[in-house]
Amino acid sequence: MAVNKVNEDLLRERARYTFNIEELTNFIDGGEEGTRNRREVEDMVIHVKELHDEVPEDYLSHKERYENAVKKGCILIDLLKEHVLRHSSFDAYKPSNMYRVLSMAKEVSPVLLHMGMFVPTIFGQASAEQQEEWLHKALMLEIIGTYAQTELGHGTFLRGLETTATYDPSTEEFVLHSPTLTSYKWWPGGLGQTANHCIVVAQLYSREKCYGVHAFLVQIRDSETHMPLPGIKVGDIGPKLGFQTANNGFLGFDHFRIPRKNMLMRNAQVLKDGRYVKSKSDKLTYGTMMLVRVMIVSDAAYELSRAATIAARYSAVRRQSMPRPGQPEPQILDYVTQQHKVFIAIATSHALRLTGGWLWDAYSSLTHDLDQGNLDQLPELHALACCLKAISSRDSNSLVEQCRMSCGGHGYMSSSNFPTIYGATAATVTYEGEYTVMLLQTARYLMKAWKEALGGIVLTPTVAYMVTYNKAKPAWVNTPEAIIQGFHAVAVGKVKEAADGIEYHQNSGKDYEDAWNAASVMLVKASECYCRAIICETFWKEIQKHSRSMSRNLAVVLQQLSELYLSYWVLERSGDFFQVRTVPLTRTKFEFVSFASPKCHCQMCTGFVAHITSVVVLAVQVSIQNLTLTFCTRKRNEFDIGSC
Ligand SMILES: CC/C=C\C/C=C\C/C=C\C/C=C\C/C=C\CCCC(=O)SCCNC(=O)CCNC(=O)[C@H](O)C(C)(C)COP(=O)(O)OP(=O)(O)OC[C@H]1O[C@@H](n2cnc3c(N)ncnc32)[C@H](O)[C@@H]1OP(=O)(O)O
Ligand SMILES: Cc1cc2nc3c(=O)[nH]c(=O)nc-3n(C[C@H](O)[C@H](O)[C@H](O)COP(=O)(O)OP(=O)(O)OC[C@H]3O[C@@H](n4cnc5c(N)ncnc54)[C@H](O)[C@@H]3O)c2cc1C
Repeated sequence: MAVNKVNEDLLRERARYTFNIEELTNFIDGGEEGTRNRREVEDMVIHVKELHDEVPEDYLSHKERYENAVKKGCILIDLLKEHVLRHSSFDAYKPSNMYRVLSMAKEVSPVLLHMGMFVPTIFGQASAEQQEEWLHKALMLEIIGTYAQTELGHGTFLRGLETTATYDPSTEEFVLHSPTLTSYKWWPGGLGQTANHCIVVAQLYSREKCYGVHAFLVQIRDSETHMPLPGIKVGDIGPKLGFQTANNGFLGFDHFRIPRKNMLMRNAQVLKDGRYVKSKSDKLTYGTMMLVRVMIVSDAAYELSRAATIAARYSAVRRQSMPRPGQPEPQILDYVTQQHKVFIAIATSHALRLTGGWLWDAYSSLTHDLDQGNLDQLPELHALACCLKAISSRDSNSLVEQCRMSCGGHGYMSSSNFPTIYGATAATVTYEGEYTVMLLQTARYLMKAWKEALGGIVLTPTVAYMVTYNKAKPAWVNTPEAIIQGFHAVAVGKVKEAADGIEYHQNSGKDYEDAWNAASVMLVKASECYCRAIICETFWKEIQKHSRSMSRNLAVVLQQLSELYLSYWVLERSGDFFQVRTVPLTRTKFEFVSFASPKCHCQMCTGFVAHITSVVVLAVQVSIQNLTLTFCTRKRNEFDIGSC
């Protein structure tokens, strides 16, 4: 029987890495314990034969694919539970842990929403008594839930949701009702056939007054027969671009009654007599969305690292064309155009992973503050979660597609796994807050920050440079720190441009809403630039911080990887950089001028092209089959790729 022989090119490339593979493995896993955890789970998974498909899933019927996904989901959840119970330190909700386990099956799990939103909502929005009643059942999958917020008619505009929950004091119940077709819940994962409970987000009415959207825990299917309960209409919404086994469904209520105690009451409450007790902040109802947005940054990085691995490995083994007659066909990785496609994907997977970890730490700190009743950091974290979720998911999805294209026809095969990864990452650009809407949310925060900056008010950390910027004259040398300052200058410039745009439209007679809409393209751009500055700065600082405790060989490669990222994005946004003055920003006189003058002294402009072509690049490969983490380093002129 033919033994799978590893490709010679791959073996040769793998023999050339220049640093300790295990050291980088630990760095990526967040430490030696993270690597041990991951390998232990992978070891468990790789030996479960039921997780390996006999028939490609694309050849299965929708029903067979769903049943296959349920089977795998149950196996993986059991493995996760067993591992969590054995390792109390394994935080299933630390970015990528839970998702990474569930995504070891190729199909999106029909219980992803249970783990990813239903359980976290109980954690975050149920009272202590309610957690006592429901949390263990949910963690042990004795109840299977989803998060039913979006409706046929509204996904973004939460205040426009139509499902009602009207309190009846005579029976101490809420009556859930779908008054219109557009009020039907539409999209929740697992709702089609899997979930028997869900978190329902509905407009709360008591004593004929509406108190806005609140969350309720609702049983929708019989625990024994799994049939929909009376007054419940539920089913599958049908085929989609991807996520075919996420089991997205619809849900309608016909005057469906639930006990008062099923309103999640950690923040706001309705008393037995119908009196409403207000939450410290209405925004706390939105808590689960913030958590998922924070997780998406790390999960987008993880999905991108998978795509980059496939593309890097393929680029090492694929030989094509003959630039020199009579010579062997070169590996396509030797083409600089191929490097330009693949290496930024590798760099971005690291940038987003480190930024996702930084955001997770900020979120964890906020959660602690919220428990102490301190909401001060909530607005900034909301703004950060919005723009980082938007940009990370969009970058990840775009670069997954770029990786696919870099593999030619074979990238178009289902067996390449690119279609599955593309489908998963494409969804993240829309769900949990649509791309544009999220950037506009951040813009809302930036406009307030700009007004405070003009008033000299000290701002929160990620926008502090708006006030201090004009003291720190840009160095304008070709260094990473100067590039980061340049991104700050661009962000401030775009924020000011958008604020001036709103003011211009107001002065021309528009009210604020119309002026906001007229300037909204500039507002989105300002958020993008603010977010890009955060990713660049965080990536660079995280590498500097960790480099001090790692071997020099690894530190060098990671530092150059972060420099590649900075250089790439300056070149991508060179127009914005050309506009930025080399003199200190003055709030009243900030203006964009062109660097059209031939004698531009900015060393950045001339330095970049040289820089980006002389970079050593790191390709990271996580291969579950081999249970190893191997890496590739490549020097431009050596055209050698380390283990990959
Ligand atoms: C590649 C990886 C693949 C998979 C892994 C993915 C994830 C990780 C793992 C598990 C996750 C689980 C499952 C994944 C699969 C599918 C999940 C999908 C689930 C969903 O999509 S659930 C539905 C999500 N829906 C939304 O996100 C709705 C978006 N809309 C909104 O958030 C709001 O409507 C709005 C913010 C856009 C606008 O709100 P509004 O118009 O009502 O109000 P304002 O704009 O006036 O804002 C009011 C005020 O409140 C502040 N605010 C708003 N939102 C928040 C918040 N979340 N937190 C804090 N503060 C908030 C806002 O800033 C305003 O404040 P201000 O002071 O008045 O300015
Ligand atoms: C794969 C997948 C899984 C999902 N899972 C769930 C789930 O489990 N639970 C759940 O509740 N939901 C889920 N959703 C729904 C998802 O949260 C919504 O689709 C998302 O919030 C976007 O809302 P929408 O579809 O109504 O789009 P819309 O908000 O209608 O957006 C359509 C267009 O209008 C634009 N737009 C909207 N509002 C504004 C504005 N104020 N300013 C400028 N432009 C605007 C948007 O930018 C976009 O271009 C899922 C969606 C997908 C795709």
